[in-house]
This record gives sequence, structure tokens and C-alpha cells, in this order.
Amino acid sequence: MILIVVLIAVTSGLFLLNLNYKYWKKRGVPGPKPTFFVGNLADNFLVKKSLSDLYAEIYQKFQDSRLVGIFKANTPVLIIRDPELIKDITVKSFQHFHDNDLFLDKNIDPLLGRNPFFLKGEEWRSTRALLTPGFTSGKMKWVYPSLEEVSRDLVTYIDKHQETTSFKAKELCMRFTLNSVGACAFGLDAKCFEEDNPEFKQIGDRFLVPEGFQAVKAFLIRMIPVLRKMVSFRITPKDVEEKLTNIVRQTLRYREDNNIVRNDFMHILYQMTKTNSDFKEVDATAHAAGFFVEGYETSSVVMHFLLYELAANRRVQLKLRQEIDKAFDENDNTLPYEELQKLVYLDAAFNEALRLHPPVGSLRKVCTKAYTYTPKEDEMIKSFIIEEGMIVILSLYGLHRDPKYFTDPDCFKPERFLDAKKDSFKYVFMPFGEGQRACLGQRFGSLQVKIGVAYIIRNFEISVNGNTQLPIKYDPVYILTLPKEPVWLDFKKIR
Ligand code: HEM
Repeated sequence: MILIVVLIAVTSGLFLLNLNYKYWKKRGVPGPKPTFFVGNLADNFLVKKSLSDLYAEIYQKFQDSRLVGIFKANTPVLIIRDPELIKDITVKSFQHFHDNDLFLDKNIDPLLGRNPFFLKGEEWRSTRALLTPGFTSGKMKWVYPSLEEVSRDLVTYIDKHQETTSFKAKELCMRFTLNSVGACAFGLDAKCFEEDNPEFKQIGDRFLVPEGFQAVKAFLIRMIPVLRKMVSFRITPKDVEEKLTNIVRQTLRYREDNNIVRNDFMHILYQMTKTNSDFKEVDATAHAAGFFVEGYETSSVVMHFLLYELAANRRVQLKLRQEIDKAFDENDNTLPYEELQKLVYLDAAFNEALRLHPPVGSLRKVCTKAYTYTPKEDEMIKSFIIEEGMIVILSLYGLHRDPKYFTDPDCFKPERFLDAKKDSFKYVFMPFGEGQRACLGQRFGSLQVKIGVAYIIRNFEISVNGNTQLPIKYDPVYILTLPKEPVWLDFKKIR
């Protein structure tokens, strides 16, 4: 009897699973054939390819479609290919797609759970409004002297070590961004150029890497989304949470006891704890931690890809050095904030590195209010409803390498950004996202990467070391776009 019940349950389960696989067919939306149980993401489940690589592959296969229907396990998901539709989702119809497909309970992960990236609805809106004043261009000018100091320390650090060894680019850039975030967010010297493994680096090495059991939970939640509400999942390791909380607590106390005012993000948070009774110490800690994790990691990823591309493309490196040298030479061997803003070729090279290697390879939005998809006249699809709760994917990696928008899409050619008319890459080049949910730290991230690279190019000739495995393949597991094997660079002092 039990056997019969189990058989009936399994057969009905299989039947229902297969039934769901007709979801897109019924609506006439094109898409790749799903594999039973895993849907279209088998290569990610088997740790062969990153999700961003997979979405981009699917994006590329369906050249003539505005959207592609796929299955994550047996859940229907939409990949949006059309820039006009992307504009609608991120800007015009934002009220239908205002949340990210990410879930962290702030009672379980109090630091990242309070981060705007993970927050939803009204809570996201009010937190974003609270933090936005910390990222104005005025505030960037405020922290710029700290960034200059850290950049000079970077040059001294490379200088000291380059005789004996070449550098793992990501690690070098991470030391730089950790020091700059330490200075600009916490008002502290993170000592990443002095010690081999200082506390900030230990925290940085572990922050975004869910360990053991948490990684298994993350995988299960991805496969079976209903588990989100049943399984307690955290990204921030417990000991990292304790260390960061202590750093913030001590800094706030020290400032209070000694009446210290510094030009940094912590001062803004400190003021909020004094002026807003709803803003508690745990909020200050969470937002300082948010600045920490978003500030060092994405920027160090971008910076190391930019250095790699400059090392691999000598012509671009030389041209960039001419621009940078001129600015330093005309300003007493310094690079003032206003001068950095004028470096158009540096800006183009930065954008081109972001185009080729966007750290966030895909954006996953959730439909928060049913949305009617209206096809164009030449489409073979009827109008249909994108239901509340459906996940829509914007494949940044797919868009950024689409030959329809970028000629020779796999080549590093900063000139394309110089020649382009304003806004011509809108909604096809969007490394920071678009619309109300776009990256809050874009100004700070761009500033620290550009100043760090400017100081390096001013002082060193860089080349790719033979230890680098080419062509670069992306890590299938890490949540950001990162090479599976490290990029090694050689530095030759020229000044
Ligand atoms: C160059 C480096 C960076 C890149 C490429 C980058 C990219 C992104 C992307 C793609 C998003 C998602 C946008 C969306 O959902 O539409 C995002 C969100 C966010 N980023 Fe960045 N980011 C960078 C640096 C930073 C820095 C330095 C900070 C802060 C110090 C920061 C803070 C945030 C926050 C708070 C969000 C969530 C915004 C929201 O949901 O309202 N980012 N970033």
C-alpha cells in the first residue's frame, strides 16, 4: 500500500513538473528546451559555468527575440533582451519591478540583511533615501584627499615589492580598496600595505564566500525557492559580523569621547545616530559594513580587470599614460579631483573594462505587480501577463558583448566610448544598473578605481606575467565576475 502511495506521489510530481515546462510554450515565448528537474541551468548546478555565463549564452542564442523563457529548476524565468523593455522594467514601469530577487532576513544576517541591495519595498526606499546623501559629488570631494594618500601608499608598496615578485592583480587591488574603504568609511588605517594579513584583509577574504553548510543552503534555496522562508540563511560569517561590529562600535565611542570630526562616511552615520532616534548603532554598523563590502570588492574586481586589459594592450596603456602624465605634470606631480574628472581616455578605458567584465554579470529583478507584456507588431507572441513573483533577468554580460551594439565585442577598445554619441549605449551598457535601484556607490567606486589606476600608470609599466592562464575563464561559483585562476602582473618602475 505504502509503495503504491509513493508511486502515485512520484508520478504526479513528475507529471506536474513536466506540465510546468509547457509554461513558455503556451505563451509562445521562445526559449531553450529544459532538462528534467534542473531546467536550463544544469551547467551552473553542476558548477561548470557561472550563472552570468549561462544567461549570456542563452541571450546570444536567441538573437531575434525581445525575451527568452527559461526554467530555473521548474520555475519559469524571463530573460529580457530588448533595451526598450529594459528601460521599461528599470525606469518607466519601475513600480512593477522594484525588488531584487535576493532574500536575506535581517534577524539572521543583521549586517547584509539591512543593505539596500537586499531590502524590499518601502524598507528599501526609506533606507536608500537615508544613505543617498553620503554619496553626493560634494562628499566625494570630501574623501578625495584620503584616496590620494592611499594611492601614494599603493605606489610605495609596489615599489618595495616589485624587485622580488610579480603581483596577483586581484590581491594587490584588494589591498588598495580595503585601505581606501578603511580610510573613507571608517577613518582607519587598514594596514593592508604594511602587514601581510591584517584584520581588514582577513575580513575581506571571507566576507562574500558562504562557507560549508551555508553554501549548501544557498544552493538548495536557489533550486527550491520556497525554502527561503524555512531555512535560516546568512552570507556574513558570524565571526566577521562580530569583528565588524566591534570596529564600528569602538570607532563611534572613540569619536564621541574625543569629540572627533573626520571627513568620512562614518561621520555621516554617527550624525544619523544622534539626529534620528530610529537609527540605532546596529544600523550604523550595518551601513558601515555595507560600505565596506560593496566598497572594496566590486571596485577591486573592476580595477584588476582594467589593469589586466591595460597590460595586455600596450597601445592603450601608452596612450593613457600620455593623458595621465600631462595632468600630473601640469599640477605639481599631483592629480587634483577636478583634473581626474577631465581624463576622458581614463574614463573610456574604465568603461571598456566594465563592458567586457561587468562585476555583476546579471541583474535579477522580481515582478512586484502584474505587468502586461505587449509584443511589437512583427512578434509572433500574443500579449501575456508577467505574473507577480516572476523573476526577470537582465543579462549585462550578454548585452555588453552583443555585436549588434558593440563592434568587435570581445576586443578592448576604449575609443568606442570616446566616439559614441551621448546616451547611445543607454540600456545596453549598464554595469551599475539603471533607474532608481542603480548602484548607490557608483561615484565612489569609479573614483577609487580611477585614481588607483592613474597612480599606477604614472609610475609603472605593466605587463601580463606568464603565470596568468589565458584566455581568462570566469569562476562558476563566486557571486561576482572573477577569473577562475588569478591574473598575474609585472610592474616596471618608470619614475
Ligand atoms: C565599480 C564598482 C561597482 C560596480 C560595478 C557596482 C555595480 C552595482 C550593480 C550592478 C548594482 C545593482 C543595480 C541594480 O539592481 O539595478 C549595485 C547596487 C548597489 N551598489 Fe554598487 N557597484 C560598485 C561599487 C559600489 C560601491 C563602492 C558601493 C558603496 C560603497 C556600492 C553600493 C551599492 C549599493 C548600496 C547597491 C544597492 C542599491 C539599491 O538596491 O538601491 N557599489 N552596484
